[in-house]
Amino acid sequence: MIRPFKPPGRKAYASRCYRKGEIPLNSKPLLIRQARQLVTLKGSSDAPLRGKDMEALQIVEDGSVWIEEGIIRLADQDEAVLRQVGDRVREAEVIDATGCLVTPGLVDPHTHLVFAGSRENEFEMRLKGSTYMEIMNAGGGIHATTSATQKADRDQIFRESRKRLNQFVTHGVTTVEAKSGYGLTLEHELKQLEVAKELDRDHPVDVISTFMGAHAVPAAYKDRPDDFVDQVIEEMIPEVARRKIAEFNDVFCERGVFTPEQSRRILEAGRKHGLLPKIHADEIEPCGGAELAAELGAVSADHLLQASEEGIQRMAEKGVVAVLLPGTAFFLMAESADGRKMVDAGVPVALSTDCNPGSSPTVSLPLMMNLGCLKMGMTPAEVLTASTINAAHAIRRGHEIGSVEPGKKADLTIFDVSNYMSLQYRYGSHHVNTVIKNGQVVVRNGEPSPAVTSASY
Ligand SMILES: N=CN[C@@H](CCC(=O)O)C(=O)O
Ligand SMILES: [Zn+2]
Repeated sequence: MIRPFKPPGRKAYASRCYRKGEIPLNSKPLLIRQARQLVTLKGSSDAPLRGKDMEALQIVEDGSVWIEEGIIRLADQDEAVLRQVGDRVREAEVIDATGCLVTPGLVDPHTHLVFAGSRENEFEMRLKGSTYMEIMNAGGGIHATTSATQKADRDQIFRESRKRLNQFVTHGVTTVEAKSGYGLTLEHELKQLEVAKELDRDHPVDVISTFMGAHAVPAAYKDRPDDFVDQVIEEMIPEVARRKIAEFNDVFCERGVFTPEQSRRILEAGRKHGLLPKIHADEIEPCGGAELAAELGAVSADHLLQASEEGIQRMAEKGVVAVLLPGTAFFLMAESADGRKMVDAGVPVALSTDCNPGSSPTVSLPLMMNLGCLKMGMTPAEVLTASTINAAHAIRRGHEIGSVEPGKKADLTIFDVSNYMSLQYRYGSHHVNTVIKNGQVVVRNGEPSPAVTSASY
């Protein structure tokens, strides 16, 4: 039975033991003990790591973490933690991490989480020779998902998207960014963003919202795209900002979609309204997207398969995070972005799934790390940095997540491997054993807990 969508704030948590951000009154401290390797990445909260520093994982052997009220209080060698905790150890729930790898909870800084439907038919078309852009220009691609998402009610979109969020957390992900962009009208863009907000409230995983009204030019505006750009600027951005329903503003800057000039207008308009710029840049063809990101001081430029040398250099100078999406290149059967070159050039690099129904229908950030090594020449240490602290900086959350340090949110992932290199070496397998979000165990023995599986609806 489909239950009606309830707007935020009402009864939504009746079936949950706690609201997001609230700690149950009887909550015990949590002690994770004796990890073979505890990857802390400490000291990286102020700025993303670059160049050689991307390999500085700050590993503690025989590491333990003491958590109270959802916050990391101590992260050190087991002996040192036990000494400081003293008799209080008896109060704690203890998780034995002997032989395991403990990392910061993984962060996915680029997803199109909220949508309805799927596009496996297009996958088959591409396998038979059609290209991604041909399908889109013929009315499929982003347009097909827009039409499915416009037709779907909030409840359906919520349920489909929540399932994906459950899969994300079982893959070790504790925070995701989520873009709109399958609405393409004010009404339907707001619908997507409201569902994202509701998912954030309802689900243990944090969902950080990005407005992406400029994801495609709707068919009705095919011959007058500037009119649509005006609509995004004059109608959508001010209302999205007024409702405080997104933090970032993104645009698909690509030949046949939005030009660099249109993208600049949209991103500058967003900034005037407090929405921080992000950009889908140089994905299919080089078009100066990386240069534009640097010029605007964007928080991140994403994709970058075709970024120019000059663009990479300028991004390094401005500290724009490159969010690389190796799954998209893999799924579109294209050459990956040159992650190695970007790291060596001093660009702070992050990794993401780009989870979406067309170019990357996956939720596996661990697989993206594998591809980061195998297809982009990054090292196991670099891909871990790229999926934790640098990913956190790509969504302006470096101060609260992405490393294991006292004072940060207790978001951690425990992998059933003994060291960080093994996580990449044993590629394509599921190694997540336990996930802790805000100090609560949300995945145990690889299985999601009731807080994850029991939707409030
Ligand atoms: N390139 C633009 N947007 C998405 C794909 C969206 C879709 O195909 O539905 C991306 O980041 O790959
Ligand atoms: Zn995208």
